[in-house]
Amino acid sequence: MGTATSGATPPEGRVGELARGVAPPDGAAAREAGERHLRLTKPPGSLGELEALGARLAGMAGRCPPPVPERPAVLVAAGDHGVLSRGVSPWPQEVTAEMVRNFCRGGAAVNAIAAEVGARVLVLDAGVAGETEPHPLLRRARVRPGTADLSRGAAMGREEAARALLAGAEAAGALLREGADLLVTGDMGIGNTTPAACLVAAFTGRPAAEVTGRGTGIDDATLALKVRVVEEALGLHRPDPSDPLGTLAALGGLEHAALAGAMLEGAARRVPVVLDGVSSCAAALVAAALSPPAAGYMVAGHLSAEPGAGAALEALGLRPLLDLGMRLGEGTGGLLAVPLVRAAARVLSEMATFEEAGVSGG
Ligand SMILES: Cc1cc2ncn([C@H]3O[C@H](COP(=O)(O)O)[C@@H](O)[C@H]3O)c2cc1C
Ligand SMILES: O=C(O)c1cccnc1
Repeated sequence: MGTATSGATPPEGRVGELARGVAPPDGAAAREAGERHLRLTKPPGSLGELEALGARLAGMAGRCPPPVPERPAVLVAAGDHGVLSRGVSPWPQEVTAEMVRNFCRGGAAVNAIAAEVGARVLVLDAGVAGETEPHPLLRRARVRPGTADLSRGAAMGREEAARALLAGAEAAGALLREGADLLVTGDMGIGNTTPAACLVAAFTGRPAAEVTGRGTGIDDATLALKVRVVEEALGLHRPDPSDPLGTLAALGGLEHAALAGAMLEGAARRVPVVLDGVSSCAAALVAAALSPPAAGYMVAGHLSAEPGAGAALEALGLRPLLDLGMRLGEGTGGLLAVPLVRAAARVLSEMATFEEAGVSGG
């Protein structure tokens, strides 16, 4: 269980071990939660989506009532993207490293929202092009200084994709060892909504135009170019979704790889993983392709305005908890869903049954 760290096994083999370490959620515990919900002092079904979430949490934990997550953590994986040279984002590459510094100093949106929900922040440099400086909030595991341009060749090598994935799993494993009981995934990487769109198109089979969006807020002409770039990349690589690592290497980003690894690690340890925006959702498709039961541990925190996010969540069979028109990433939308996850678990452990409360009619 947990991170596959057997030294002699090559990275791709360790990814396979990690993926095989994910057991499906416990159906009996989930059913028990569904039955318990009927005995709690409320009309049946009146807590709506919270009831389904509570049952899912029981299945993930393998017990009913499920534990209430007390120590959430957000992992913000960062990487840069060669495809930025095609003009798919108006922001310069330097912003990725600059924002990593901002995360470490506590000045970003993710820091403010993490503080609000009481979450620990850990930043992972999975492949930032610029220099990142050592900091207690930063793990430096740069596999390469940004990807190559995915519209002209593979974004990265297969082994690099595996190593970035394992770096994410190791970062998540460290968080869990240090007490985290709920993981939120976040991303930082200028240009990363382009590889995210490529991954979503590759794994869902949807056309580029349906899953490519405005990212940080591009104009119509740039959006048309971005759709063309995604189409070109799909035409060049002809990705095979039954080869998730190959698809990731051809079209993804180092932060997407790392987040997929973090998701597998969380799932292997039966911990809920709350997804954020389009990059998290794209990484979730990779994780679920590597290990279908891993989707059972994912919670869709919110619906990003970026269209690829909704397409990915639909393919994963996940309904987002929030829809606030957010499109930032960093883990912000996922973090906002943490109180809902806690409430879904707490209801199952703290509400009285009709019998206990002496309320009639249950
Ligand atoms: C200052 C700043 C902070 C951010 N925090 C997250 N993103 C988000 O925007 C980027 C993706 O959008 P695109 O593909 O259009 O470049 C990623 O870095 C993502 O995390 C940011 C973007 C900027 C500019
Ligand atoms: O969905 C997201 O998280 C997102 C959307 C646009 C830009 N950056 C991130």
